[in-house]
Amino acid sequence: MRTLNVALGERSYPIHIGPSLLERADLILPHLKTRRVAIVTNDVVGPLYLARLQQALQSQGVDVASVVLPDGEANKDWPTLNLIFDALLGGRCERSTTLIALGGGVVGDMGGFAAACYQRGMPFIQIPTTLLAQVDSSVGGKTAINHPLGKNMIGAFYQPKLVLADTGVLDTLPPRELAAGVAEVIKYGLIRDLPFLEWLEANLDALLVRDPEALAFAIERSCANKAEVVVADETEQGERALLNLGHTFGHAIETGMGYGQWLHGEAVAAGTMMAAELSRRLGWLTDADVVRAETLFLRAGLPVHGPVLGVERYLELMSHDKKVEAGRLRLVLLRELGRALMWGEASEGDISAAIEARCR
Ligand SMILES: NC(=O)c1ccc[n+]([C@@H]2O[C@H](COP(=O)([O-])OP(=O)(O)OC[C@H]3O[C@@H](n4cnc5c(N)ncnc54)[C@H](O)[C@@H]3O)[C@@H](O)[C@H]2O)c1
Ligand SMILES: O=C(O)C(=O)C[C@@H](O)[C@H](O)[C@H](O)COP(=O)(O)O
Ligand SMILES: [Zn+2]
Repeated sequence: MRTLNVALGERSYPIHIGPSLLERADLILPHLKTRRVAIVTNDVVGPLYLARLQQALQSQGVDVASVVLPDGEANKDWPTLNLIFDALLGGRCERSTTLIALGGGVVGDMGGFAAACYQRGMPFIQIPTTLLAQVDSSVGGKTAINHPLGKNMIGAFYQPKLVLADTGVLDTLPPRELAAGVAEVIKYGLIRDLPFLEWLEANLDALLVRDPEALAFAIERSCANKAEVVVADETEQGERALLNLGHTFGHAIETGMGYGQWLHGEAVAAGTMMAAELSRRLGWLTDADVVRAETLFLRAGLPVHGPVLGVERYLELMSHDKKVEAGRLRLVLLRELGRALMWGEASEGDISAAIEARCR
């Protein structure tokens, strides 16, 4: 097992990464306030893993309630969030009960948001079951639901008490979902970790066939990168926004296509290529740099072009981005491979041209 620490003072928490952690109630117990938990999962992950976690906890005398949500990004919304509150209230959960989110990023984001709101805040634990959730969404405390006008528009910063990433559960993850997680892994290399990007170029095939060592290394390195950024800028006043590479374009794709049509990681891959193309137009990336990024995404089976929504529609959707300040679009771009920056000076013409060049 590998362990990292997210050092946020009294809100610090460990991230444990390794096989067979679902059964490790001993890792969970020290983080419970009382011996009561409410597990939030969905109708895909629940049948696979809920019983294992439930039994491990019950065998240690923990009282376990659970709620099984309908699967999918299209359900990351108010009505589904309310199902969590209904279950918490119906089950007489207390403020001291710990909510455990068992699932991918959708369950983690919604479970975390419910925990932030329920009785104004109950403790919560992330047990991420997708690669994307293990490398990104379970760490850092961004929680949210979507709105028809934009991704993650209603939410809160709310840190978990513990992240338990059982790498064994990735065995059942569909290949398309694994690839979506790889998009966020590549992101860390592009924004701040060139040696990791080089490692990915050498080891991507091992990662895609789920070699346990490659997976554990990629998860640990991704979480280490994310934890460093979160510790430096927990509520995204500055540096944390760099974790948004490709997301302004990507969120426009997800919202514009209808939530769930494009996976988040797929939209991030195509969006990152739009950001790379704009960076090339600004003279920061070379043609060869763009090809390097594109090659990695293509090898992972990820899209490197967005859908044809029309440039005007992209710009309209992007105008809702959370990084917009005083009406000005600010984008995360690449000054070079391994170094991202926030840029608010790109002209609409250049942004439009980059989108156009990367739509198909
Ligand atoms: N909070 C953050 O910092 C952050 C970061 C990145 C992404 N996100 C959010 O995360 C979401 C995407 O997360 P995701 O890619 O995990 O999608 P997801 O949660 O929809 O999971 C993908 C699919 O895999 C299924 N699944 C999960 N674990 C499985 C397993 N072990 N075996 C088989 N199937 C399994 C799910 O039920 C779902 O059908 C988006 O809503 C995105 O906005 C949040
Ligand atoms: O943790 C962050 O900060 C990120 O930006 C991680 C992203 O991968 C993630 O998709 C996040 O939810 C996007 O944030 P948002 O603030 O643009 O919704
Ligand atoms: Zn993301």
